This record gives sequence, C-alpha cells and structure tokens, in this order.
Amino acid sequence: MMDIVLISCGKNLLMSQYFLSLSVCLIIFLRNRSIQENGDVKIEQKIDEVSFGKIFAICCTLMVLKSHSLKTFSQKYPPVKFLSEKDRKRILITGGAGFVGSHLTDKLMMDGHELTVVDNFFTGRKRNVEHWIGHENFELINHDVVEPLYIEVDQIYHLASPASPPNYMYNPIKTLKTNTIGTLNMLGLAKRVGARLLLASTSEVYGDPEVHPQNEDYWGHVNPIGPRACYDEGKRVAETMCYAYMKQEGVEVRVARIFNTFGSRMHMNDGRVVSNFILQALQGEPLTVYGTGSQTRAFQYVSDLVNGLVLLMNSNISSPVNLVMSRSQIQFLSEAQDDPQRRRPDIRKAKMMLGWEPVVPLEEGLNKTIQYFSRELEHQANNQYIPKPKAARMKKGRPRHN
Ligand SMILES: O=c1ccn([C@@H]2O[C@H](COP(=O)(O)OP(=O)(O)O[C@H]3OC[C@@H](O)[C@H](O)[C@H]3O)[C@@H](O)[C@H]2O)c(=O)[nH]1
Repeated sequence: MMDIVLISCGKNLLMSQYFLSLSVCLIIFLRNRSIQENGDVKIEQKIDEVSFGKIFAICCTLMVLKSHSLKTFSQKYPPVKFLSEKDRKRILITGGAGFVGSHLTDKLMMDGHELTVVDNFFTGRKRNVEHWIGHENFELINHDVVEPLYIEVDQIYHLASPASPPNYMYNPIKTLKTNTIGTLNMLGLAKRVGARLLLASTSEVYGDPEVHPQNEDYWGHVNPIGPRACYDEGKRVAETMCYAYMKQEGVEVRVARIFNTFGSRMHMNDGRVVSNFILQALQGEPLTVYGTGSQTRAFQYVSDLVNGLVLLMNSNISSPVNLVMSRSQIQFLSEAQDDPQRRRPDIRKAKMMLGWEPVVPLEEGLNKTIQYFSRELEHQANNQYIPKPKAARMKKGRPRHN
C-alpha cells in the first residue's frame, strides 16, 4: 500500500523525483521478497525490516522534495539586499499590485525592506507581484482600503486608486470612496502606529490649468461636477485630509503630485494615451486622438517616478511635490470633457530639495514600453484574447465594485 502511495506521489513530481521514488520502492519490494523467500526469518523481523525500509524510502523522498523546493525558492526571487534590523522598515503599499505600485514593490523589496502589499485587484493584478509570493519579506493581502486595516508598519505608500481616466470614470462613486474613506483609513492607521504616510496624489489636482507650467503653489482649476471630478476632487480632498492629520494629530505626511507616467505593467486596457497609441500601432489600428490633439502633457518613465517616491518618502519635505510616444493612421475623435489642455510640471522644487529629476529619455522609455506591449500581445494571442484599447467613455452593464 505504502509503495503505491509513494509511486503515485512520484507522478506529481519532477521526473527525477519520480524515478527516485520508484527505485526506492523497488528496493523495498525486492528486499521484502528476499525476506519472504528466506523461510527461516521470523515474521516480526520481516515486519520490522520492511517498515524501516519504507520509512527510509519516505525520508529519501521528502529530502529530495525539500532540497528541490529550497533550491527553487532560493533561485526564484530577484536579488534582495540584506538590511540590518535597524535599517529594515516595515512598509505597506496600498495598490501595490498595480502599475506603479508593483514597480515600487520591486524597488523596496530589492532594497531589503519588509513589505505588505494591499490590493483589491480592481485595476491591480496578482501577476505584477507574483515573483515575490512566498518570499519571507513579502506579504500580499486582498483587501479594499475602504475597509479599515489593522497592521503594524513604519511607512505607508498610499497608492490605491484607479488612475486612468476610463477606469476612474467607470465607477465614480467607488473612486470617491477609495480616495476619501480609503485615505481616512490609511491616515487613521498611520496615526495609530506612528507611521509616515506618502499620498500618491496627481497633477489632476491642477485641473485644466490656467497657469503654465504648474508649480506646487498653484491651487488648480477643477470642475467640481464634471466627469473627472471623482478623481480630481477625490485626490484634492485626500491631500486636505493629509494636512488635517498632520496639523491635528502630528502624522508625518508626504504628498507626491504625479504627472503622466508610462512603462511596463500598464494594463492592456488601461486607456491612457501612451498604452492606447502603442497598442493601436502594434495592431495596425488607427491612433485615436481626442479633440484636436493639441493638448500637451509631460511624460516620465515609471522607474524615474518610483525613485522620486522613495526619495520623497525619506526626505523631510511635508508639502506637496510635483514628480514627473508608426505609420498608423490617426483618427480624430470628439474631445473628452474637461480634458486639461496644457500640462507641464515645474519640477524645480523636486530638483532642489530631493535632488530628483527624471533620467530615462522619452525614446528609451517608449522603446521599453513598446517591447513590453509586444510581448503582452503575443501572450494574449496565444491565449486567444485580443484586447482593444479602452476609450475614455463610461462603460455600462458590467458589474462594479461597491
Ligand atoms: O487614445 C487616446 C487617449 C488619450 N488621448 C489624450 O491624451 C491626453 C492624455 O490623456 P491620458 O488619458 O493619457 O492621461 P490624462 O493626462 O488625461 O490623465 C492622467 O494624468 C495624470 C495621472 O496622474 C492620471 O493617472 C491620469 O488621469 C489627453 O488630452 C487625452 O484626451 C488621446 O488623444 N487619445
């Protein structure tokens, strides 16, 4: 019976383990038979010897299994720096399985910190952080920040929120809840455990700006009842909450106003201009330009943003900081409502106080992103699923998160 169990275990293992299990079982079987053939051996002795043999076989199999799993675990992860207890921080990243969050997760893990990633997987994806699953410094929690969270941490990077216009407009109430109740919950957590919180705010707090370029002192020009208000106003009130908690409760806060960012792990259906244009170009479809196409933005590659976020978190600056491309045809579509016409950050503050500025040239970043989307398309084609770029319109009829 035991032999059969061992052999059937072997079927689920690698071939080498299978053969090892098989040969150990064979040895036991032969030994068993030789004992049977040797008529003068007592029956008790036979039972003792056989069970010893079987235990030996199980141990061998377990040892092979264990050494295999240890080997794969130690090989599986990207290299992680060793940090002493004193330098190692317990860090929470909300939205840590999303586009920016997962790159931040990579950096902080490789820097040697202990990470808890919280995500409700509305726009985030497990596959963005799956390469860390099982690592002793990493924990992934499926949790919505709209619900309170009770854990012990030293720093909180609060990134949870849909960020692409079609995504945040898809369920405006949910976007508002995430940015208001979600931010209140995370500030409450920061207050309770004495953690520092960095809010991922946005250039959208400037709305359709009347000054150009925008520095951090500009109060913005937002339509409070327009289709983008759920995000713009949600982030504005999130900033207000940060400073209320700082003044009233002494919570340490950092506020990054993030401008247009692109790179790998953007969702195929993200809907922002860079991913849309790349996807359309790769699929030989017309590039969709909303309105005249004369709108302007400042773009940064995701690795630059992530470096800026970490610098800001560990700086002593509590006030907001600004952190900051075929031959396809072009299809002009109607203008998106309240679409900011001109946007460019004034990043003198970040340069002067953090020593930060983007270093990845646009062309290099775009090349990396194009390669990423080509691989994604190949992967999707193999899975018989061809995604379509998402337009900045609200979708109806799909179940929504509450
Ligand atoms: O297919 C498209 C997509 C977008 N666009 C245009 O390209 C410009 C950029 O649009 P995106 O959707 O990429 O991004 P937006 O600048 O509107 O918002 C972004 O800004 C800053 C971030 O913090 C936010 O996450 C995101 O909302 C807009 O003028 C938009 O109308 C197109 O012309 N065609």
